[in-house]
Amino acid sequence: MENGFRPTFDDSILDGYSAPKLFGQGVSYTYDDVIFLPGHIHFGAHEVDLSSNITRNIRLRTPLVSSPMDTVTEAGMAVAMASCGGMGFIHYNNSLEEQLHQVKTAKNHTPGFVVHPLCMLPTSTVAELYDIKERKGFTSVCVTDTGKVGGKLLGMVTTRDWDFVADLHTPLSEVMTTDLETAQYDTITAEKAMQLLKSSKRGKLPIVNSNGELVALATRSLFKDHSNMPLGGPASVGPDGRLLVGAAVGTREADKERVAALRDIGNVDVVVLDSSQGDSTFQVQMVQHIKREHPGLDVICGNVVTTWQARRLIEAGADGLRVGMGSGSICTTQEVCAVGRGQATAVYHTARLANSLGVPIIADGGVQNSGHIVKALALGASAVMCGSMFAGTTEAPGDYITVNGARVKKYRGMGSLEAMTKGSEVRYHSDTQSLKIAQGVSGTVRDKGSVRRNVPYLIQAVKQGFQDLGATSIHEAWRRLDSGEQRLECRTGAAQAEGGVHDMHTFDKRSW
Ligand SMILES: NC(=O)C1=CN([C@@H]2O[C@H](COP(=O)(O)OP(=O)(O)OC[C@H]3O[C@@H](n4cnc5c(N)ncnc54)[C@H](O)[C@@H]3O)[C@@H](O)[C@H]2O)C=CC1
Ligand SMILES: O=c1[nH]c(=O)c2[nH+]cn([C@@H]3O[C@H](COP(=O)(O)O)[C@@H](O)[C@H]3O)c2[nH]1
Ligand SMILES: [K+]
Repeated sequence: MENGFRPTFDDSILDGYSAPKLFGQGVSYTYDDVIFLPGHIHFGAHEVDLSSNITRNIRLRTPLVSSPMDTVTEAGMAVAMASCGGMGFIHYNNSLEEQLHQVKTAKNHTPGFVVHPLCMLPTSTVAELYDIKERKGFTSVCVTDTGKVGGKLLGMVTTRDWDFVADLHTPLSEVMTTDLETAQYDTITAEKAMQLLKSSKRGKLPIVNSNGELVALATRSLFKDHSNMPLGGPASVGPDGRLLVGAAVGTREADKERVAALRDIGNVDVVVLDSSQGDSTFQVQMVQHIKREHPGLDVICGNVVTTWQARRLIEAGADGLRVGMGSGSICTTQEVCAVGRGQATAVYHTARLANSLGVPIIADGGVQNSGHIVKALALGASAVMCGSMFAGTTEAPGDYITVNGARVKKYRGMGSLEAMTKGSEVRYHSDTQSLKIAQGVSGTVRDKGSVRRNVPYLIQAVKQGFQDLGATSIHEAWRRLDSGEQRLECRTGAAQAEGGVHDMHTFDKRSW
């Protein structure tokens, strides 16, 4: 060549390593160990398309999903994630009835309305309102004859009804407002509800069915909140026109009944077989059972970190795989059991096999920032599953508490003693296993605000990462990786320190 440039990929003259070379050295790397060398930018970050399939049949605009953990995903989170174009997986550290209720609440949700309207009985007291205000920050409740959504609407209680009531034993029936403006469920839309709230100058609009039973609630403050959120795109919606919702299940006999109920009654869109080590006879038999009994239902298997595990589950019928063992922020599996894999290496190897067989993988656990999401996707993942990233948000289950002056919510591993004691005990304290060993910890994470605000910013940051890589889409990033065009290096500890903030006396690290 005249100019000395050889258009071949020769490791001796090019910067960095190709992915097969970097990941073929017998070293377990995780996201922070690896750095991508930049590519050529020929497009704007806004042109990056991150849409991808998380199973053979389910495609998301936003490749982010929330973990099936009892401090991360119940109906509120599933609705918020789907509203942002991602998806949530309802945990199963609960009874079938409770999980089904969460799935139904999310599936039946009308975007724009309150996910869980707070209801009380007419016999509940003002003292109980003080308790709710303290724990949840709410000052208004709907009063129904059952104390639940679905009961006959009797009245509403807002601050102005009870803030001067001195006797805390006063029942709500004595203070509630009964002269209510309501809307009919079959004719109302979120837009119409907002107009009604504007014109009536009221704060709340209960939505009832023809029997006068409470179905939903629209509030002025929620519409105001949503209009302040960054603009995203369309929500994740299934063929039924409802939000996409996933759920976790186990691999025991009783889980067959759970799957049937979640699918037939809850209309769940996808199930994930939730295990730290998915390469088991239990999981193979379960996925085969589900594919046989519920052929239209996609099944995500896992967790896996090797190609052999992935192969077995794909052959058994998996429509998607969840990848990661011990990488989670609350995980102690690698310490306790000595098995697992660095997450970048696990994603790269499993994705190479699974993608070649048309089965998407979800990189699960260990994500601390948008850069980790870029790395996971560019190394072969079709989506990223996060626990800690979404724990502590407004939509995560549980109440905020103050610890050492910080506003926090609980976050715990599903294999922590605390979570096992609550519900997953049957999985551990089984007939064959009498001593409980924790594979996770429980603790708290800071208040992170709303998922609806964080996800659009996270996605914008990921798009900027893809722009720097020179990849306009996830598939383009994979093509670059496979062809050797994408160069990578392993970072030393000093290089990692250099890549973070250093030499500052004080600084304020706000990402957006
Ligand atoms: N991704 C990760 O690194 C990890 C995740 N976790 C999370 O913790 C939770 C529990 O995970 P695991 O302990 O792996 O749950 P698991 O339900 O897969 O296993 C619990 C125990 O039950 C046994 N078991 C499962 N199906 C059975 C059947 N049909 N008959 C007899 N025994 C059966 C398993 O062999 C194991 O001993 C999950 O939510 C998981 O996601 C826990 C550890 C690591
Ligand atoms: O070793 C573990 N012990 C546990 O108790 C546990 N609970 C959850 N998980 C896994 O961690 C993922 C969430 O990880 P992040 O908080 O890092 O997003 C989740 O999505 C799970 O894969 C556990 N792993
Ligand atoms: K860990």
